[in-house]
Amino acid sequence: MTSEQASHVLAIDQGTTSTRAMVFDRSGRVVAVDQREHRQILPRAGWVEHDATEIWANTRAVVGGALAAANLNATSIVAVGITNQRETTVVWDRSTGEPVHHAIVWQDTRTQALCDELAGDEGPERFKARTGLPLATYFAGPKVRWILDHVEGARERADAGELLFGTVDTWLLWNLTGGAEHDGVHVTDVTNASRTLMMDIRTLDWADDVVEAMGVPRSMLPEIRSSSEEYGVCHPGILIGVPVAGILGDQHAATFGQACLDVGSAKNTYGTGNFMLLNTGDEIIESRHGLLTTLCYRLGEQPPVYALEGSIAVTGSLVQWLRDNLGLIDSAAEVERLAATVEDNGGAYFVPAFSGLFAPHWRSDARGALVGLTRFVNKGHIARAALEATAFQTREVLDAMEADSGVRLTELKVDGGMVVNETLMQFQADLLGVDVVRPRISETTALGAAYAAGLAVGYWASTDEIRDNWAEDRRWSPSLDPAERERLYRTWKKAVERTLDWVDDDTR
Ligand SMILES: Nc1ncnc2c1ncn2[C@@H]1O[C@H](COP(=O)(O)OP(=O)(O)O)[C@@H](O)[C@H]1O
Ligand SMILES: O=P(O)(O)OC[C@H](O)CO
Repeated sequence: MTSEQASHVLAIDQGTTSTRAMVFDRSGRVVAVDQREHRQILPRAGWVEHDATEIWANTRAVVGGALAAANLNATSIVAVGITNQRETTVVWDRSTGEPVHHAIVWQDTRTQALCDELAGDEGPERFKARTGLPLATYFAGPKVRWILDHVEGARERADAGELLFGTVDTWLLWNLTGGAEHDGVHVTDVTNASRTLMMDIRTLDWADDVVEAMGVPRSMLPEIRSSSEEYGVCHPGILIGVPVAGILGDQHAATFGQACLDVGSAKNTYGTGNFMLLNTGDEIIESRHGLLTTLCYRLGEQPPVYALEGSIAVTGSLVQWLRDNLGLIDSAAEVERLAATVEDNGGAYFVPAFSGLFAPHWRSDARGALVGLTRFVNKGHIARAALEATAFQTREVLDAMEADSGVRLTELKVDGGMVVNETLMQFQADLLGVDVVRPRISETTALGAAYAAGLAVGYWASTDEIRDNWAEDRRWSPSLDPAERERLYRTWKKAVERTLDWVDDDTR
């Protein structure tokens, strides 16, 4: 198939709450989309699982739906790109394709004791210089180990070479390229591998000693490749014959889709959680302020591009929590109307440390708190405090990023489900003291994966086309008095202090 015959690129965006398939044309425009939510399985406090089989079924369904909506078939698709929720861990049997356990999701905190044990005397930074990451429940390695330790017979089957591990990209690629029946391709890309706590960020290969310490057999691990190359061809089903040619973890894909291709450019994605990535080029910056060192992307044989990342576990999911757990609003969009019923937060601060605190704190002993309450506070203030929590957490991450990199951001590119919220975006600009800029094509995650795939097969000639396709939609500029901005931020920091040291033997 050549790019003359084929006219479009398809991206699969497998996220925490849903799976989307999107068809793009050469200008980066979304031609068609289909989306399906999957079950959030919450067996007990702190545990979050997905059914990987359901995710694969949803992927097939949305690919079919998007192609039908675009009135296209496989012969019109030049390449497929995959982008995915990162860290979420699947272990399956290579001869049946059956997962041995539900996928353990990135938000899941069940591996806390294991992480403490692995940290030992050296502490949570034990593998940081090698992998770029602190030992934390967030990452995939400890999740694999948990499955091997807790699923009956899994350790023996893994040692016998019967089980495979993959993050969701690998699970989907293996199934798309033939699965158990046709020897699916068992590969991941550098960005996803950089979230396992098992990849050496310099050699871009598995760090044997770390893998061994993690207690994971090497035979389970996928081969690590670049983010943009032909990994294999779709075997059975509706995409038959189409090459899968791009893989990027979702936050890396959004960075690429936002055309953050120059050193010092950054984006912040506002979804279930928030993830800010700063392109640091060929420089591997070891954070001293609570950020992660990660791969930004690697295009084929070109040198890898690195990034600093600030990951925040709970932002948009706090809005969902107001809706689903408190019934305060009927839809996520309603939070803005409710917040607009008050002038400010009324003194209330909401620190959503539901999974502990991620960047820049990395405190698994923290739990959520709503502080500053008086009889004056009403539900409007709580809605406002919930929105402000996203902006305050982002300020913490931006401060850390500037301190680590020496880069002073002059504007921040934003994307994700929350950036339709004007109140939040204005407050964000106020609190950061820099412009916040939203692109015209807001589906940057899927777009980034499409670009990676399209570049590999020559559909797009170079990254210059990515730059040319990026266009500004809306800009928010700071208008808050700087003294007031700092007062609010100081108070937020006080609220964060109140959430620490909560988990102990009495509250575990
Ligand atoms: N108008 C809104 N105001 C605030 N938050 C919103 C709004 N609309 C959606 N959200 C939040 O955005 C998140 C969904 O964003 P999305 O980028 O689709 O997430 P993900 O890719 O993580 O599944 C949800 O957590 C939802 O609560
Ligand atoms: O699926 P999202 O958009 O919530 O992203 C999840 C992140 O990749 C977790 O690291």
